[in-house]
Amino acid sequence: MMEPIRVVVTGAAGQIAYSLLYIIAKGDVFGPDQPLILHLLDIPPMMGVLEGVVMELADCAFPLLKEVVATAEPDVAFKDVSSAFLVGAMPRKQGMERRDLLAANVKIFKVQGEALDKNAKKDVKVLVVGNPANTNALICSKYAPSIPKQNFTAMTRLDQNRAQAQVAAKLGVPVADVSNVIIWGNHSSTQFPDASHAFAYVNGVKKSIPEALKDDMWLGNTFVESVQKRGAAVINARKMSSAMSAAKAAGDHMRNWFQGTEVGQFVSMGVLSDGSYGVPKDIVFSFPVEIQNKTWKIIPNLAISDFARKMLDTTAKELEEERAEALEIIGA
Ligand SMILES: NC(=O)C1=CN([C@@H]2O[C@H](COP(=O)(O)OP(=O)(O)OC[C@H]3O[C@@H](n4cnc5c(N)ncnc54)[C@H](O)[C@@H]3O)[C@@H](O)[C@H]2O)C=CC1
Ligand SMILES: O=C([O-])CC(=O)C(=O)O
Repeated sequence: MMEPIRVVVTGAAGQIAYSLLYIIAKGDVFGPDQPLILHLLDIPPMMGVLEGVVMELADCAFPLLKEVVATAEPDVAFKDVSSAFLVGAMPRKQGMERRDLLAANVKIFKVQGEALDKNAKKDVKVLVVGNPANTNALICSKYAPSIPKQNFTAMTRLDQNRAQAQVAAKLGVPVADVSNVIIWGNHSSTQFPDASHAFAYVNGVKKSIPEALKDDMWLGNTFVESVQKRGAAVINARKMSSAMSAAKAAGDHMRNWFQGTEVGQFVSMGVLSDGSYGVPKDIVFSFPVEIQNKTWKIIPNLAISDFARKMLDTTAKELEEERAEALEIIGA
């Protein structure tokens, strides 16, 4: 039997966590043989609700779940964790951009960065889900200097999954037959969903997406805009932001990080820019990556069209502006 690993989920009494905890505890993220100790963090007024979540986790009788620690203390929540899902933050409401959440949320990620630095394993893998996710991840890593910068990532996997689903629907093929759609940049309405390097199996034949679709107008306009605005469309319909799909995406992101990607498969993750593709350094920017031995690597040498260049520059500029705002808010 493998030794249990400690996994923390913040915002554990909230709506994303309600779906995510099930996915993790069932073994879909860390594998069917990996026992787990779940650490659940929320704020003091939510401890009653969290108690109910703890009861339900017990009632699920998950064989892999060895222990649950529910707390409002970051030092307890982050103690010895190998994986951290930072979900706890205010969600946006109808009519807001995710960036409007900076003032409310960025301070949370400073405190949690400090708590990770002090308590977590030094190889902890951190996924920031709380919005604005890219800039929150940047701030979190700044306050955890003893943990390598590569261990902090932001979630754009939901955008990737949305984009993959939309391309599959347009082509009329199963979603699993579409691969390597890329999300570049910010998890915001400036992100660039890019299917120019993606491919699909159509009637058993592997084809590039532009070749299979033969509709560059759709790929450069409707597709880009509908992925950029999908989160807002869900909020308009549900009056609450995406939760089930966000939880699924968080599980996908961490599963690939721990268990690797398939040969030739790209996944998109917000990571600290190293200047690849002419993107400024010191912002958390979503790139296509491949993962082996729990280490991600940006896919190099993809062709960037003039259109793509403009889209990358626009989303990078927004991230630089968010960084300046965030640093001002936390007084750094
Ligand atoms: N990156 C992405 O693709 C997505 C990001 N999100 C973001 O995820 C975040 C969470 O969304 P939901 O679960 O729907 O919100 P929610 O409001 O249902 O739950 C958030 C939970 O976080 C808790 N919380 C607040 N401050 C905290 C702190 N300092 N420490 C620990 N817990 C804290 C709240 O008490 C609440 O229980 C939001 O910021 C939302 O915008 C949502 C969907 C997709
Ligand atoms: O749109 C929102 O505010 C929630 C979110 O990040 C998403 O659904 O992608």
